[in-house]
Amino acid sequence: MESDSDSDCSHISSTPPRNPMPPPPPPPRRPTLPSSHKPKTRLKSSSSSSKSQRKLPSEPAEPPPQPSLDDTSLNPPPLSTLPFQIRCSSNLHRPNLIETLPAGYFSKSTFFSKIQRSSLNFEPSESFTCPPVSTDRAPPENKPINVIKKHPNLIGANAPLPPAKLRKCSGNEGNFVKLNLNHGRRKFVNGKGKKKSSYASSSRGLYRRSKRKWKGEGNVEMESVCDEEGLVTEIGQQKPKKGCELIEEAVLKVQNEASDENLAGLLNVMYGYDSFREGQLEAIKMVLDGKSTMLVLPTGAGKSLCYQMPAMVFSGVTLVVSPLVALMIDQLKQLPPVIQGGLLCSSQKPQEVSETLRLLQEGGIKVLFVSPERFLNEEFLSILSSIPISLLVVDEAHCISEWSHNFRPSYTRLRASLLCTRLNIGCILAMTATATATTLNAIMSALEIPSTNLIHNAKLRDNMQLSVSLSGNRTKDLLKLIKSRPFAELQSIIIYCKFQSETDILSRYLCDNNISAKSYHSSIPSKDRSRIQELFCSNKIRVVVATVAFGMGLDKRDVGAVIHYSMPESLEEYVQEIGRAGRDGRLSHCHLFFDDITYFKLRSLMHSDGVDEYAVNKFLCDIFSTDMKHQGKIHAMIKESSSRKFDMKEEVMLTLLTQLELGEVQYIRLLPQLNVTCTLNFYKTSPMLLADKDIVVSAILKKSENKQGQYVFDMPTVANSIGVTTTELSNHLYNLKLKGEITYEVKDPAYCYSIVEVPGDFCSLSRQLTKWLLEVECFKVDKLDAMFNAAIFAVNDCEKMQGCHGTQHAPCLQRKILDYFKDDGRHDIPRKKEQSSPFLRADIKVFLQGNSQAKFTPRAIARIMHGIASPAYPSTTWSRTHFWGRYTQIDFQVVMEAAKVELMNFAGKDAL
Ligand SMILES: Nc1ncnc2c1ncn2[C@@H]1O[C@H](COP(=O)(O)OP(=O)(O)OP(=O)(O)O)[C@@H](O)[C@H]1O
Repeated sequence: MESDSDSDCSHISSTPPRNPMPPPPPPPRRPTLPSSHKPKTRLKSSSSSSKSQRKLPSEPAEPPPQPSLDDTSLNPPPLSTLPFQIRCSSNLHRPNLIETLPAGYFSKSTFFSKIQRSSLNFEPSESFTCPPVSTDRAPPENKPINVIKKHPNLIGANAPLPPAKLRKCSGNEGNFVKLNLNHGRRKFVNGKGKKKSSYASSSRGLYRRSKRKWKGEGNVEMESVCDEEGLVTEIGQQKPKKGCELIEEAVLKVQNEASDENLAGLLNVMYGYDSFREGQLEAIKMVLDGKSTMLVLPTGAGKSLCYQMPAMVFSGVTLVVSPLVALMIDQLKQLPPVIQGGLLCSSQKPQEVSETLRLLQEGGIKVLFVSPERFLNEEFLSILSSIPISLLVVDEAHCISEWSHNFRPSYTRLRASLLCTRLNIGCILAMTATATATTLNAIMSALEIPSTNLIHNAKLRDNMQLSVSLSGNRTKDLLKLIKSRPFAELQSIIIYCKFQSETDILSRYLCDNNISAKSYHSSIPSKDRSRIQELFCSNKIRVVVATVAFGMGLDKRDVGAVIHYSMPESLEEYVQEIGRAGRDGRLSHCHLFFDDITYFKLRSLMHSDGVDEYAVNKFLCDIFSTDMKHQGKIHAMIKESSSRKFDMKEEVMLTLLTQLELGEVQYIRLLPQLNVTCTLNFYKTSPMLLADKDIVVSAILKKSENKQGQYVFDMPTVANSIGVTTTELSNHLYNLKLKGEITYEVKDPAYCYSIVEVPGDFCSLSRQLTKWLLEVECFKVDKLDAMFNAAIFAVNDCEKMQGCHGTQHAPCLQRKILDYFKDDGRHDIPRKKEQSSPFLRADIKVFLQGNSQAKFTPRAIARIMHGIASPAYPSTTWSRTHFWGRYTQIDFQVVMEAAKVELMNFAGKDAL
């Protein structure tokens, strides 16, 4: 079996045998906001605000590798080489850090007008125009855009006219209105859509004035014009008002009273939208009232706005935790220009990090995006604890739960206990698009969100036509599908595959058939990936053939179709991926191909994270092998070699380490990940002289090996010898490098930790951990089965009573999805796998005889029989055996049992 599937970061977690069925959320607790953080808002009961506290979710998926040290990222472009800088300019005014602002504060301090996102020099990728809703998606030249149909959950249904000040005026001048808040660095485009230049001429002639209507005070329709100075002239009034002044006023009104009317006013001046979408107003009001909130809205429903608006109103900082650097960059780019954003991630240089932290402390950042791994960093935590944080947003909150399809061990760090006590955060907004009831419970329990504070709209958009077919030849069927109506007429299509190799083969095949296509997966260099995404967004490529790595944060509104060439691993992933179609509200088409062979392959892969008790035991012995006097010191576990040694994926090791830290007993404290082996050269000053003045250099000389003039040392060893943290050591080395004293290189990424307590009983701890890991493994298999069952039901059992016809199964699939989110598909009958095979044991026996030189465990043999590579048994070596993947149709546990028996027989024979 191919082993190049892109990780979806969904690996086993270890949050303890904590609670396989997490407890219900605690009783409602009104979070206490420190008075200095809480906005003075009075909530006015609204007639329109929905009080519904529904109960189900739907959500997004996500990708890839971990190139950076403390952030799992989709190999984002190195920040220093990004086409824009993701920090605010340093000459920003200190934003409103105090609760009560003097009247006219904004005007006096010209906070808004002085906002210079000059260093945020990028072209907004987002289009600010929302086309009207149409049920058809014909080529634009053929069809006028008509509003034909509206539905409650229609993304873009309430598509507004672009607002005067903040939105695109039209066509080519698109960006200027947005950028004219970013005084100083405008990028303008000429008539052909090409950039004219930065700081292009300020000649008025270049910019068309945009006209729009909006409701002014007293609901009087007013007309405005905006020009390149960002002025909004209210016709009939004497003095023109700047857009930022309008926003100031709107913010002050909301601070004074968070009524529906005032919030709608702010929405209008900030975004140009006429109305809130379902769930938005309710969420914003809850947050403004200081209530921690769980928000479940479909993909593309506008969740970001639910923290952006409060961020404008709150006096303190809004912290947004996001799982991927690529996603953070995207969200930062999409912040309205009046909000100063910042980002902290591990691919930044130390000076970029300290500059961002400095700005944060000075109040120059209003919304800060961080990765969950940041919370490992003591320096960061202590800085955070000294600044007022009004709101913590947990984006993709399902990553907290090991029962979700996309668990991230580092998200388990985001627990109310840490956030409230250590960082004094009173209000949390958790957001996701897909979460089952179990996952929701886990999130709300971890973040202590009362069950009454759940806003839940799991309904799928009904502008998506869902079709499904069982395919005997997916490649042929795919081409046929793409060449037939309606797909033949669609401009933008995403095709999802499971394996990287599939995306390459398929995109070439489509190109050979005159369909412009590119493949996209996490092994493609990040620069090329960005380019492909750009080309797709600008309609220069019609089809992207991608793994799960494509799409998170993609806000291309006019994707006409999403085709699943490979079945997704869960209904969550399916919902997430089809959610990328039709974000403009127009009819879109989502087709799912499925077949038994792919299903069996995927089912095998669900076991690739599994571990045995003995391996967990070995792992624990290694962690705590250091003697007690090393408690409190920094220890490192090099990822690659340890992964091979324990035959455990790196993510699984991290899961176990996180569990050892955050489980019932804290055995270790995780520290930021690090490249631990350093090779250093001295340049300016001689090493001995430098060592006299520099304690770090002196320690390096003592603890390093001299290899042909180069000093090679272990970072934790040096840090321990002088009692500094590895971050401090890294920063010191970086400074010496800047001064021209040294050059150095680091390698061997490692997990770092210090020991808090050595477990008394290794055996029972490893038993407990293994049992829990096994439960998570089974849960993943169940998720895949639920996906397959839904597809099978549509094709075989749907009675086509409620609108299903031909391959079109939107009604029945929607029902299946909603049921699944309600109860995790527990009523689904698991797919029966063939029980055993008469040849299985005989084949295992032959395999063992043929590989008598190697050591195996039952799991290792079962993996080979299922064609699953593992760190100690890579596919490069083991896929050569003709037993590789031969038994994918036999249940994994059955193969493991057979392997156990044969291994015992084999060992017995050896012993004789
Ligand atoms: N009230 C509104 N009226 C019209 N458009 C809106 C409204 N709220 C948000 N939008 C637009 O909807 C689009 C999607 O918003 P956003 O990216 O916040 O969605 P999301 O829920 O975070 O999606 P995902 O789950 O895929 O990340 C954006 O282009 C945004 O400007």
